[in-house]
Amino acid sequence: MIVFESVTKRYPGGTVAVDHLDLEAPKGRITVLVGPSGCGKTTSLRMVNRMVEPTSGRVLIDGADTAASPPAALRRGIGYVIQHSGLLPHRTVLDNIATVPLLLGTDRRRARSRAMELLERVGLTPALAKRYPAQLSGGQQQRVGVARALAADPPVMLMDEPFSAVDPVVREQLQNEFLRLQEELGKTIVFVTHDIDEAIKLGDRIAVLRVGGRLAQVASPAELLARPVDAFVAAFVGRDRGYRALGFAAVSSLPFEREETVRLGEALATARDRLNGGWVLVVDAEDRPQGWLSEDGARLAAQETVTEDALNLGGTLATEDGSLRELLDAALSSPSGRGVVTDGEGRLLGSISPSTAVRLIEERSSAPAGAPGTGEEA
Ligand SMILES: Nc1ncnc2c1ncn2[C@@H]1O[C@H](COP(=O)(O)OP(=O)(O)OP(=O)(O)O)[C@@H](O)[C@H]1O
Repeated sequence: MIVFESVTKRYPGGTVAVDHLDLEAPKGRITVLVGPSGCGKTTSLRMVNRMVEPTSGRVLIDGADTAASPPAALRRGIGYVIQHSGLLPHRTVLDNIATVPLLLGTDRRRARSRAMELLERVGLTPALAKRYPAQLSGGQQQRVGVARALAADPPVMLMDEPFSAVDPVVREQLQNEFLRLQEELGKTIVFVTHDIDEAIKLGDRIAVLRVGGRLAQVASPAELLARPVDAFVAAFVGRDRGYRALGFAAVSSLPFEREETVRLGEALATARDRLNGGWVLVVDAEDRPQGWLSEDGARLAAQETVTEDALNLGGTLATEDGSLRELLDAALSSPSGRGVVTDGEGRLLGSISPSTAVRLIEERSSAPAGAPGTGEEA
């Protein structure tokens, strides 16, 4: 666990970047620091590995005052990932990843074979190992940055806007892979972002800071959305927080309805017979939904069987143990007006209408406070 104990940083010139910060970042979890530009996020992060020294107060890691460890020794146990990956331009990807183990005296062969493992672990092909950073895309560079920070297997990771410099699609991929990796690795992570959506998606705990480096609120994502402490946090968390909060409300015992289907490859005549409200759901041989076929699609199709190119791919899928947000989104985005619900393996369970989704939401909001899915989870 990382503990900030009344930590203040006043830069020469008098700017108070961080003001009496008290905060705990629990072991094995992701703690996100979020807030507007200049609220002291980066400064707080850098006080953990002593790139910035506190003016007063203490930062403790597992009970030990960081001020008592020489910075070099301290940083051996702390991975650091920054926005523009910070890779060394004249070293290959593999050597970049192996930098810290080599500095720590690991022999070259072992360091490189471990670097190869990490390369794959962060979702990159081994073929990239011999390239130089400039020969990679922004998203690939960020993955290499993460692999490099993991190379010495540090228990603590500090991440400063690591996914901000890439486009939204790549950012989402990186976030998903990061969450998957963290599930395996269980590092103690402090993650800085100015993006509240990213904070909500990644954080186990979120600390919202205000300009002047004062802590406004620390809470789980669900708690932050449900109960912002003041107008500043409410405004920062955003106007559609009610909708976002649905993302934390799990659905139990979904009242989905049976949905008539047709398989890819079956006769179009069969598809036409099964149209319901002008649409029929098309599944593959394992009953996994592939898309919707419309009345027009069935009439105008070039072939006599149901093929993929005739399908409308609109509509997100909800899973039976997913959230109310997922369910509502599936219902609202479906071209047929019926949201598709699948099991964990992606097989069809049935469909649900927007009005049923709304009824479930209403039932939830009238449930007594403290009911499952409404408050801070374990
Ligand atoms: N080396 C420095 N010398 C003087 N002032 C600094 C220094 N570094 C940061 N500051 C000031 O401290 C305050 C907090 O900066 P910090 O970089 O920690 O904020 P931040 O929340 O990470 O901002 P951003 O989201 O814009 O990166 C700002 O007012 C900044 O101008």
